[in-house]
Amino acid sequence: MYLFIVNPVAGNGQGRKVWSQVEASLHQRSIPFRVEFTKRSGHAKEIARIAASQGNVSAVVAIGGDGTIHEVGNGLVHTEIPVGFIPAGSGNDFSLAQKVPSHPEQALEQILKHHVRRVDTADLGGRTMIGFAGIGFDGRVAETVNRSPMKGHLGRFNYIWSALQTLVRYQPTETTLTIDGKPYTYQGVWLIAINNTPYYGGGMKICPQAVNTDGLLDVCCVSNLTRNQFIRIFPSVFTGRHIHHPSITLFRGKEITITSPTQSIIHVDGEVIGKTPLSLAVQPQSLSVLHPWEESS
Ligand SMILES: Nc1ncnc2c1ncn2[C@@H]1O[C@H](COP(=O)(O)OP(=O)(O)OP(=O)(O)O)[C@@H](O)[C@H]1O
Repeated sequence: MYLFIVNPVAGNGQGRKVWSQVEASLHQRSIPFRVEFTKRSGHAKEIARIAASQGNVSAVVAIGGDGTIHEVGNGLVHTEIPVGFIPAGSGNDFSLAQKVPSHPEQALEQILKHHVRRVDTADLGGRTMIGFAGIGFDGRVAETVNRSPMKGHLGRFNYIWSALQTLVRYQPTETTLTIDGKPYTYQGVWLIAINNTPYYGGGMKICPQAVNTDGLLDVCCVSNLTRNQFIRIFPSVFTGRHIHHPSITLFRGKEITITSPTQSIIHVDGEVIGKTPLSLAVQPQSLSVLHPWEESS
């Protein structure tokens, strides 16, 4: 039996609307299901964890945005219960990377024809990163996005709007990345992104070559740019062409530590979790996800 975990407030109420379409479709097809609505932050993780321990669900489907996926993924990591996604948030970057259709009924269709694939996550010391993390400018943007009263109304444009607001004030800082034991120090670091999947920030292709089945984390470090240069290269992140700029350095590794003399804000899967220092270690093939059947066959 499928368990649907619905975040009714994701996408400023979009979660509830998407669920009513999915529910009608499930009834129409006579598919048995259970549904639980999240009541507070952290609740999706609790529901998923209990479902995994009881063993009476075959798959969990998260209806919400990246924050809901983060929580459900944290509840199911290191279990065999697969998770599927029906996007209803404002960013939906993980769904974008998994090529989940944005239309609820098409997304459901894909879930019903799924096969299961194990994907990598990363451990941050008790918390699990499912898709992506960001430090510095990105952390500040995530904070601005999550506080914005316009979040649910502007959708992806809210990330761009928040990025522009942050750009005016943000001060780049010295940062050291240690990748599998090797340290690299950069002056004037704007941001460091650590990704399992290419996208974050509502469709920005920050680590275009990231794959969540290779046992490695992709890292993109943006440093040594004036504010004007940063503004000029910013649009190229939507196509992934920013990686050719000399101020962009890419890394790949299994264990990553980030430190900075001035503390920088960190977000994980779009949720602000604190400030540097940060240590992550890849957890290869630690989460089962529902994938479209067509892709693998
Ligand atoms: N009933 C609830 N009331 C308030 N907050 C909730 C409730 N249920 C879940 N949440 C919280 O809502 C937050 C936002 O959820 P989510 O990230 O899925 O949507 P979004 O922010 O609209 O989408 P995205 O992250 O893709 O931009 C999460 O941090 C989650 O913990």
